[in-house]
Amino acid sequence: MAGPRPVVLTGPSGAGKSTLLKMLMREYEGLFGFSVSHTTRKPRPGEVHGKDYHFVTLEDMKKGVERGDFIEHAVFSGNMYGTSTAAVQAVQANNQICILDIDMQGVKSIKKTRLNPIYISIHPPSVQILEKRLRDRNTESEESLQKRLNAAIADLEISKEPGLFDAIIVNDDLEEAYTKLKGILGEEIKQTQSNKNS
Ligand SMILES: Nc1ncnc2c1ncn2[C@@H]1O[C@H](COP(=O)(O)OP(=O)(O)OP(=O)(O)O)[C@@H](O)[C@H]1O
Ligand SMILES: Nc1nc2c(ncn2[C@@H]2O[C@H](COP(=O)(O)O)[C@@H](O)[C@H]2O)c(=O)[nH]1
Repeated sequence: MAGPRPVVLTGPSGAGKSTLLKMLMREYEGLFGFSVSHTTRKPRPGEVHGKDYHFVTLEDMKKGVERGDFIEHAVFSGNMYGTSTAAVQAVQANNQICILDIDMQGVKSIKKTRLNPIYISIHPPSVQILEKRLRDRNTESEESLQKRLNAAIADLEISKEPGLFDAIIVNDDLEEAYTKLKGILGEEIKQTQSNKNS
């Protein structure tokens, strides 16, 4: 796939991936494009079909997987999620930096492809703070929250694997985390800006 190098943002649910990627997309309008994943989970209030996710039935998701529509897919907290080839191509066709917000299973799958993204993991300062952020976000049932915390503990352990990520950012102070993220992506941002202007 041609175009600027994509960026994979991963990390526990509630670590702040969406918050940070929305900041990037706001500051660098038109430079980044979000890879809109498919999911079988129900939309949250305010989420828009086709913008935040393609919200689909389990049956349709499974059909898509069978057709080979997805470059990766995973079950997370009882729902299916997946990145379609079309979602990434739609961003790359605009010469934008494609941002994928995916879980650790997705990272492992993407590593087996030729996508060659920059891998960044966003970590919470602690599991206790993560739990508080997830509870305060008020989007999860108690069951979903516990599944997400269990996945977080396992994924934070896996994150210790040397070389898995290009960078790990601890999202304690949001502005500091954002500054670090921009620093890591600085070269890619500069290159894409100059290509757009030439
Ligand atoms: N540095 C921070 N300090 C305090 N609260 C934060 C910080 N970063 C994000 N938050 C808040 O924590 C909550 C979780 O953030 P966000 O939804 O961005 O996480 P996420 O990693 O995208 O989660 P998910 O994987 O479930 O989509 C949100 O309510 C957000 O406003
Ligand atoms: N492997 C994939 N993981 C994905 C994808 N889209 C989102 N996600 C991850 O799922 C969890 C939960 O997301 P939420 O929106 O229900 O809170 C989170 O870690 C996302 O990063 C995907 O296409 N593939």
